[in-house]
Amino acid sequence: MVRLNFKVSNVYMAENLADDLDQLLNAYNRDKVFVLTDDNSFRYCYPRIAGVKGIDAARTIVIESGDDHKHIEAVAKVWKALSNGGADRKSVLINLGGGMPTDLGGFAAATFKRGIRFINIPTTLLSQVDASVGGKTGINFEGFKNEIGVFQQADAVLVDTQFFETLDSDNLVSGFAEMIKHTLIYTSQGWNDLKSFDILNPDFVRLKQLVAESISIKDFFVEADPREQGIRKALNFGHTLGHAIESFALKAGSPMLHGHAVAYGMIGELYLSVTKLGLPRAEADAISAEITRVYGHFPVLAEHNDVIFEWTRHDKKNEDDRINFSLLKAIGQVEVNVNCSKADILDAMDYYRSFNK
Ligand SMILES: NC(=O)c1ccc[n+]([C@@H]2O[C@H](COP(=O)([O-])OP(=O)(O)OC[C@H]3O[C@@H](n4cnc5c(N)ncnc54)[C@H](O)[C@@H]3O)[C@@H](O)[C@H]2O)c1
Ligand SMILES: O=C(O)C(=O)C[C@@H](O)[C@H](O)[C@H](O)COP(=O)(O)O
Ligand SMILES: [Zn+2]
Repeated sequence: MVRLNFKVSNVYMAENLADDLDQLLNAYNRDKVFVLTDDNSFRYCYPRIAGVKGIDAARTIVIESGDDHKHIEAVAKVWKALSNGGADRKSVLINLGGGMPTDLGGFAAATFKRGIRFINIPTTLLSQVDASVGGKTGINFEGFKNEIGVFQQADAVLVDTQFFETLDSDNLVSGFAEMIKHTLIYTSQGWNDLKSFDILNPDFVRLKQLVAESISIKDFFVEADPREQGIRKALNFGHTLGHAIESFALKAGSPMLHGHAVAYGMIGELYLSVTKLGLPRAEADAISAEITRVYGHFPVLAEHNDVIFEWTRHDKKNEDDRINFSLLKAIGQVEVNVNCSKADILDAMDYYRSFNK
């Protein structure tokens, strides 16, 4: 395995998953190893690590898949399994799956006996480039995304793009949205490269390189500000409206993948970048058209404006009842804590709707 040269996140690109995991676990002063999966990662991904010394089927914890199961009851199931299995401070939890199990498992590990170590083995594109790295752990609560959680870095993150062999196209496309976000906040050249990559018909060799580059961008912001006091908020570009649309869709009974919600949120926030920070309108239009080509359009009617606005009022970046966005001054130049009024936000939703073609 190859260790990426980061200070805060301990990320390895796998060369032979089972051998690499064996090597990682051997280096630990540890006792029991527990593995958390969801239904799908148990079926498709667990067999690839089942034979590793120290991995024992009896200590595998399987939760239901999907973001609607990223809740406190599932955390309680993990805590119970750790407790019944005799986990102690020398135990290690391996979170094997997408961002749902890595967020939830990280939170369960960080809180069990005030914290045991955990290793993330991310199995979706989204979790490899984003969710498994950087230490944000947590669960949804009362419909609000990641409302409960703690910052706790994984002890190690082991990335293997071979997991994409069983991942469906929708989930690849979802993860690609966070890669788009990373390039837009960091580098105009990166955006030029990424927009010519066809995620609907991917070249997996090239994708592996892009994954490593995208993780590096995430790490750049995490390292600068691990607990999101300032510049890390850049990683939330697209998320104020994105999380509002995601929560709205879930409540309306049409749950959507997180990356799709972020893609739609980026369209609205590109518009706010134009009106608040002077991003050229032609650039916002071109990026929004490209996003719409890949992600289609999820309808949010004008009559739902107030509901969307209400969700944005719960965003974690808000302060003193002001709604703060992370927006673009230019492609590759991000500004955080940009305050937007209700009228600004409703205009952004009108712009979002104008892409419903
Ligand atoms: N902590 C962070 O910094 C951060 C960053 C971005 C997103 N997130 C969170 O991550 C979650 C989204 O992550 P996600 O998109 O990975 O979703 P996910 O974990 O729900 O996985 C998506 C689907 O793919 C399945 N799956 C996973 N790996 C597979 C594989 N290799 N083959 C076949 N199926 C597989 C899962 O079972 C699930 O059905 C959201 O909860 C989001 O809020 C967190
Ligand atoms: O790592 C970060 O910081 C991010 O904001 C990454 C986001 O892609 C991710 O969706 C994160 O979970 C959002 O966090 P939240 O604090 O807005 O809940
Ligand atoms: Zn996200």
